[in-house]
Amino acid sequence: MQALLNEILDEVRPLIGQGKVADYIPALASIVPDQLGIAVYGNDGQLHVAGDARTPFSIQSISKVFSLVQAIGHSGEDIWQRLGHEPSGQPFNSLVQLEFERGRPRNPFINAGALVICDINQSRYAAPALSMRDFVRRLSDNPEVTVDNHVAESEYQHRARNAAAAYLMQSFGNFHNEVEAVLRSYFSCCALRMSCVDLARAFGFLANQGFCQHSGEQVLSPRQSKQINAIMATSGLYDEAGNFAYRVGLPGKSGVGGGIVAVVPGQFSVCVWSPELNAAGNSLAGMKALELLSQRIGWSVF
Ligand SMILES: NC(=O)CC[C@H](N)C(=O)O
Repeated sequence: MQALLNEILDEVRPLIGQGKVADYIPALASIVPDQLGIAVYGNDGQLHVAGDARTPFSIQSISKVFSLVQAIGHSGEDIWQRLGHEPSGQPFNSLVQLEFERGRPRNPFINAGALVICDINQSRYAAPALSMRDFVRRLSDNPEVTVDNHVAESEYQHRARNAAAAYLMQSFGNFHNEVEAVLRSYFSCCALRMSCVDLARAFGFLANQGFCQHSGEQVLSPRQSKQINAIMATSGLYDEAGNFAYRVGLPGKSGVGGGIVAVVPGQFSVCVWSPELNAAGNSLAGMKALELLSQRIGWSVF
């Protein structure tokens, strides 16, 4: 595995320079673009890393999985009264479908859906941002995971689109808490800083029937963890979910910080990071690295 990871990073490194780092959040625009890392965390507890696997980065939309896991954990199937689990075929921040579908987001991994999930969590926790931080610290086995307040503030200053989605949902009666407070919670989840190692560990339970082996916690039931993997497989990469299924064939979740996490159920979780994105907002080199990994191990959920 170690040799394979080194080989994959060498193969994808030439792609750096062909993508573009996210700059619609100004605090993300200054990232050094030529960073590249990968970490694989096996169900046997073994960790394999290559490149910049221990450098923390902004997890952005990868946090939507953690928010969903929290919400399913305390509210179970009830959450589906507020949103769907169908792919959207739309960019992550699209508003068009939301108006047509009367304020009910297609799935929890587009921004509108994640905002509804944060609204559900806001009703549940006294300090939602802190509960999230502590949750991911446990899942990643790293008590040093923190929120980058500079990024969170920058997102809040440039919140127009996310605010528009939230207020639109409020107008349809699908938002229960004060919009600005939920936006703050949402941005603080997105602004968590974690490394490939942290994220591979934190997603381990999804490869392991809902059981997190380092914390000894049954985070979700086996059935619920299968359901999260299904939503990642159909909606984890926005309007590129089909392409990701075709090329990689694994449940995955990306973020505009350049991270992508993928799950090989029963075997391992993997996180790859390279900040330059393609037109759909997914890591360019990261996609390629996961494609090579699934090809070389000869395994996909399909
Ligand atoms: N796709 C992403 O990673 C988007 C997350 C980002 N925080 C936003 O709301 O726009």
